[in-house]
Amino acid sequence: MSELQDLTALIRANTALIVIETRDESRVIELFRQVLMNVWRALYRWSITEGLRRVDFDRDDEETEVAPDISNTLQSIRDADQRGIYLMFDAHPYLGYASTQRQLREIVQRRGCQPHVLVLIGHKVELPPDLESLAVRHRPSLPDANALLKLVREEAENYMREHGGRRVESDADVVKQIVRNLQGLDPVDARRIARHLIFRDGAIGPDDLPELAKLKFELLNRSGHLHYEYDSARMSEVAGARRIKRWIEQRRGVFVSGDAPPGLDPPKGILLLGVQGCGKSMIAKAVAAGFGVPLVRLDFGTLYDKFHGETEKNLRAALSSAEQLSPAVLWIDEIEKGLAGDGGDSDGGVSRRVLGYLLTWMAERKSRLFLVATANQIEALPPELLRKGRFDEIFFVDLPVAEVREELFASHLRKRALKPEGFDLAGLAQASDGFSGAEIEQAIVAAMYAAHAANTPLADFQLRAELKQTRPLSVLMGEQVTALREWARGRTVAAD
Ligand SMILES: Nc1ncnc2c1ncn2[C@@H]1O[C@H](COP(=O)(O)OP(=O)(O)OP(=O)(O)O)[C@@H](O)[C@H]1O
Repeated sequence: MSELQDLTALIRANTALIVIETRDESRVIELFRQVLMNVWRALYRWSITEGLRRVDFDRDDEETEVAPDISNTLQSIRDADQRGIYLMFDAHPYLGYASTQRQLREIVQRRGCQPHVLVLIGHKVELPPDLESLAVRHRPSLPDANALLKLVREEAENYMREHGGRRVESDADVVKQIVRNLQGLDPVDARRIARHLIFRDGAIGPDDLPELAKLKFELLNRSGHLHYEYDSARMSEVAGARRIKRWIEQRRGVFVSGDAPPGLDPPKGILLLGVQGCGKSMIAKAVAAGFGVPLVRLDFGTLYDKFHGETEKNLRAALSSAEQLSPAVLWIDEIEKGLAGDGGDSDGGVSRRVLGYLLTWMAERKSRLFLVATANQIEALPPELLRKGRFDEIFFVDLPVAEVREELFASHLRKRALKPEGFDLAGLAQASDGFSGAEIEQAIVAAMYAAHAANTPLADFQLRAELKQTRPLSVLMGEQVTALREWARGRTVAAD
């Protein structure tokens, strides 16, 4: 059913209270004017600044005699004989008083005669519970690709008009991607973003895509539980992890295009399990960069709320914001922290309900959101999460082998403008057995400081001295690391 048919059906069914969450006020008025072609009613709009005005299509904003305050307005609506549709813009903040609620309820439940229709419109309309139960929420339809393209073109024309006829340089592929990324936004927000992208430099080019991702994130992360990861990494910078790299590369085309070949499902997500400091976070960043989409991180820890039901509500809000950002990569860091492994009721069942919601969401979601979950501790991970089919694959990111440690030395030296050829990489790799990538990086940094303090160029012996002084985590927490590796064998796929 079209939106117009939907609204017409609601009015014909004598629905007396409708809620519409939108910022596009002029579109709502236009829609209701069209509804009047099917069902005749007087149409009014009200706002605290302008009061009540009649706005039927044959009249142009005719002022009424009623004082603009909500109580007078509701009184006059209640007493009006002629059936009307009343579009009430931003009225909900005034509905906190018991007397106003009563007035509104009397209009909605008007006995003995045909009811008026009250339509509460605002960006976010929250109603007291008894009014909510009387209301029908209508979701305005969002602009489709054609409407969005039209809107981008209009803003390009506006730019031209306001800049003495200067044309907007545009890259057709980028325009397509912009249109795809604006989907899911209401027309007011979509236009505001398109206008910003065009007006900031008079062009539509590849540098608009990260800006668009950032603006969309700021707009949609209303729950505040998601973090936009500005930091990026390239797969080529990750030492080792060859299987993950191949796995991602093979699925990149399908994810980017959104079209899975017959018989295949689009890639949905991976779990990276492994020893701390071996590059799991880096891989999450590199997956997003490789797919060419933004990376948003969800910290499970911040979702927890002591009030009943609030944690699940927070998770639902965060996942729904993340879906609206799609195509994107959603990184759930330290997923084990939000999910108790025993599945018991020690926390009032919160983690069990969170797990249940997360599993259902993972199974049912249709959006182009690729999930990368990372975890360090398996004891805390509930077995249901690890069952086949939950993630496309579970990778184990182990401590780097000698060959990968050489790669790590080379790439981190290069990153600091040092030439790897000047170092005994094989010897350093041997001396760093049991070190994680993060620990190798730290050893390089510490050795560089030692060299700087001694006023000498960095040399092998300084690196070796740092390695010797460091007790890596694999030694400090030897038992846990061994247990993790044993557990991973046979249950996960080695990342390298
Ligand atoms: N495989 C790797 N290749 C290149 N650099 C690495 C690698 N592993 C670790 N590093 C370096 O160590 C830093 C920390 O690693 P990262 O945060 O990705 O590890 P992690 O496995 O996510 O650790 P944690 O579980 O503690 O969050 C990285 O930013 C990177 O500089």
